[in-house]
Amino acid sequence: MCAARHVRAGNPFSCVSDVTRRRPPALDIMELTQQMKPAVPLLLLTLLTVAGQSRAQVGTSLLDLTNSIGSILPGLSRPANHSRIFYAVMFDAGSTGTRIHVYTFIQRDSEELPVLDNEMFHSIKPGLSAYADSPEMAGHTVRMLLKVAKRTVPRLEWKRTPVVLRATAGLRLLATQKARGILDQVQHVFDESPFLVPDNSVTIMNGTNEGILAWISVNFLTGYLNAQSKKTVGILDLGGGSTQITFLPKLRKTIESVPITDYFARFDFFNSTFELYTYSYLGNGLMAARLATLGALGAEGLEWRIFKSSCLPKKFRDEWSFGGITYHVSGDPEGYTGFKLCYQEVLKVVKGIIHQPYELEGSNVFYAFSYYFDRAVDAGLIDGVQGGMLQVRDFKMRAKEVCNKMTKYPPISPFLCMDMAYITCLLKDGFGFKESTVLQLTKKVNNVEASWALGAILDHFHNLRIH
Ligand SMILES: Nc1ccn([C@@H]2O[C@H](COP(=O)(O)OP(=O)(O)O)[C@@H](O)[C@H]2O)c(=O)n1
Repeated sequence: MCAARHVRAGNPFSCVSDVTRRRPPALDIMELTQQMKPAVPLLLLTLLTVAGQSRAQVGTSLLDLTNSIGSILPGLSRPANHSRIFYAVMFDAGSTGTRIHVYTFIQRDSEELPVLDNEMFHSIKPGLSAYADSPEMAGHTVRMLLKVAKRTVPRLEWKRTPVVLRATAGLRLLATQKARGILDQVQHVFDESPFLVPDNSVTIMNGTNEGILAWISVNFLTGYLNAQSKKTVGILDLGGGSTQITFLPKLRKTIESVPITDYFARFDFFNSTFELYTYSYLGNGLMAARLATLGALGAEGLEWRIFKSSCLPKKFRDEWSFGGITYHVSGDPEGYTGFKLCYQEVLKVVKGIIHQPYELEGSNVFYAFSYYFDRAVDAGLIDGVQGGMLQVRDFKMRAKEVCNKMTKYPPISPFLCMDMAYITCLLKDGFGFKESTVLQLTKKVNNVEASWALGAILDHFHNLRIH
């Protein structure tokens, strides 16, 4: 029987009522979360500038963007105060959930610059990859979320409002045919919707773009992409299936010391070209790492098997699902548990896989979000609304505490020891952060989700030519 406590603990994966493989999970309306952002106008296009640009250059860039938006959205609405409002809808089809971001932009009259007025955000679990064998359910998920767009965007604007969906690790990890089936269903739902459906509106995004676009979102929202700022921040994104690291290197040696050129990406951003260190590790997201730690990766056809780990409480035994597959998992009743043993297990998922950039320390500040944030909240390290600063050693200390006192934690979250140990290992032995490195744990910046979605909409309106 599905344990409600797991749902309350924010862990939908440990809660499945039967063992049927690839049974399409029911769409749980209660999982639909809504976050209406207060209309605190955010400087949007005023921030769309880069370090070193003059104000004159900035003006030109902004006009460029305004023109390109105007060409996509002809005849924007014009309220009484002569402001023009326009909307854009971005779907994030992640491995653990599907989210809709409805952005409202304001283009003030003549000289004034457009601003991002607010973001409407909803999410539904599970992710679309759970519907590999019932793609019509993927279409249904998107149809449900589109209702949010219909409620947010005035009817008269629907046909001018672009809808775009980008899928990440969940669909990347699926067989091509299955992923295609899901994308086709989504495309069908878009096509029959009243919104503007641009070319390539439904695609799987590559990992490089995921990292770059998240970097753009966070640096844009924090104001670091404005003309005065000489500084940028790095991003650490821990998804369910993949994890991304992206930052602007300052030392030539960082560029020279990578094994292959895939670790760098260039893009144009309003008259400047940025070259970032970026990499997406498919299979190193938190849920995929759980699978690998349990030895359950590629366990197709082994549904009868019980996957054990010393990272789980000894007496724990349950079913756990990821990507539409349900696994039997348990602690090791005869064996030992504890931080040291668990760390050895998670180290295997990281060792020899994650590249350590030459330059990580120094002036690079990193914003860490998604599961870094969620699990830090679950572990009581930060406040779920405020977020906060943590040292890498804070993850390690809490991992030790959780793993060595498992009887205290299992009712709340049986995977907390494994997750905290993995996050510690990924940061320390993976990327090579020092224990004293301070990370900024963030869910939202200026009330907008810290995610690649905003960067992706900017890319949609103004091709950043990421390569
Ligand atoms: N807008 C978003 C998107 C994802 N997330 C978090 O990101 C984590 C998983 O990301 P994901 O399902 O997109 O995973 P990937 O497909 O990127 O690997 C979960 O902890 C989500 O709650 C978030 O907090 N806000």
